Amino acid sequence: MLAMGATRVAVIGASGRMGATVCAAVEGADDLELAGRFDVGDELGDLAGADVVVEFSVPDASPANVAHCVSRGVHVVVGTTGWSDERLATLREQVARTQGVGVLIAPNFALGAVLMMAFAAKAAGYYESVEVIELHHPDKVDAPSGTAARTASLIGEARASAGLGPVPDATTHDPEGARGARVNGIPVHSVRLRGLVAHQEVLLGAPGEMLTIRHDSFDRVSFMPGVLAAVRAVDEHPGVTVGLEHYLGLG
Ligand SMILES: NC(=O)C1=CN([C@@H]2O[C@H](COP(=O)(O)OP(=O)(O)OC[C@H]3O[C@@H](n4cnc5c(N)ncnc54)[C@H](OP(=O)(O)O)[C@@H]3O)[C@@H](O)[C@H]2O)C=CC1
Ligand SMILES: O=C(O)C1=N[C@H](C(=O)O)C[C@H](O)C1
Repeated sequence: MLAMGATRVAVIGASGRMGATVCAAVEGADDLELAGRFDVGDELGDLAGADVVVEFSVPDASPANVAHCVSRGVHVVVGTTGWSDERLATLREQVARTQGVGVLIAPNFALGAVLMMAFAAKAAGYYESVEVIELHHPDKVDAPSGTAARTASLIGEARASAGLGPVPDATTHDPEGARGARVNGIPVHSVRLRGLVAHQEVLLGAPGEMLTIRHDSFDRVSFMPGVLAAVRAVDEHPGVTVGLEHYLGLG
C-alpha cells in the first residue's frame, strides 16, 4: 500500500499510443496524480518524484528505462513487449539487490486477454493440436506479439506437464515459411492489418473437434483497468513479476 494521498505516477513513452492513453487514465483517477511524462531523448533523472512509473516504449529501450527506475528505488509497471529471457535475468539480478522495489512486466493488461491465456493453458493438456494466431495494427514493431509469445510459453509448459509430444505436422516442404513461427514448439502466426487493434485466437484441435479461444481489444481503453490496478498494487509485490495474472489471483 502506497503512502496516504494521491500516488504520483510518471509515464515513459508518454506520447505513444499506449502512453497517451495511460496519461489520460491517470489524470481521470481521483487517487492518482500524473507527475511526469517522458519520451525519447528526455532525461529521466529523478523521474519527477514519482512513486510509480508506467513504461510503454519500444523493446530496445525498455530494459534501460526500467533499470533507471529500479536504480532510483521507484516501482515500475511495464507494458513494453519483447523482453527476452536474458534481459529478464539481468533485471531480476538488479532488483534482487534493491530492497522492496516492485516491477511488473505484463505482456497484456486487458482482463480478457489474461483470462484467454489462462484458459488456453488450462485446455492445452487435453488437445493434440494447437496453434496461435495473433492479429494487430500494422504499426506494431514486434512480432510475434508479447501476448502470443507468453501464450505459447504457457501452452508449451502445460503440454509438457501433460506428457504431450510435439504438435502433429507432416509438412516437409515450406520454402516460404507458410507454417509460421515456432515459439516454444507452438506454431504462431502474426497478422498485421489496418483497422485492427489487438486480437488473438488460440485454436485447439482433437479428432472431430476444435476449441477456439478468442480475445479482441477494440480500443486501448481495454488495457487501462489492468494498468491502473497494477499501479495501485505494485508496491505490494516486491521483486520482478511477469504477468498481471499474479496480481489478480489467477497465477
Ligand atoms: N502490455 C500491454 O497490455 C500492451 C503492450 N503494448 C506494448 O507497448 C509498447 C508500446 O506500444 P505503442 O504505444 O502502441 O507504441 P508507440 O510506438 O505508439 O509508442 C512508443 C513510444 O515510446 C517512445 N520511445 C521510443 N524510444 C523511447 C525511449 N528510449 N524512451 C522513452 N520513450 C521512447 C516512442 O517515441 P517515438 O515515436 O518518438 O520514437 C513512442 O512515443 C509496445 O511494446 C507494445 O507491444 C501495447 C499495448 C498493450
Ligand atoms: O502493440 C500492441 O498494440 C500490443 N502489444 C502487446 C503484445 O505485443 O502482446 C499487447 C497487445 O496485444 C497490444
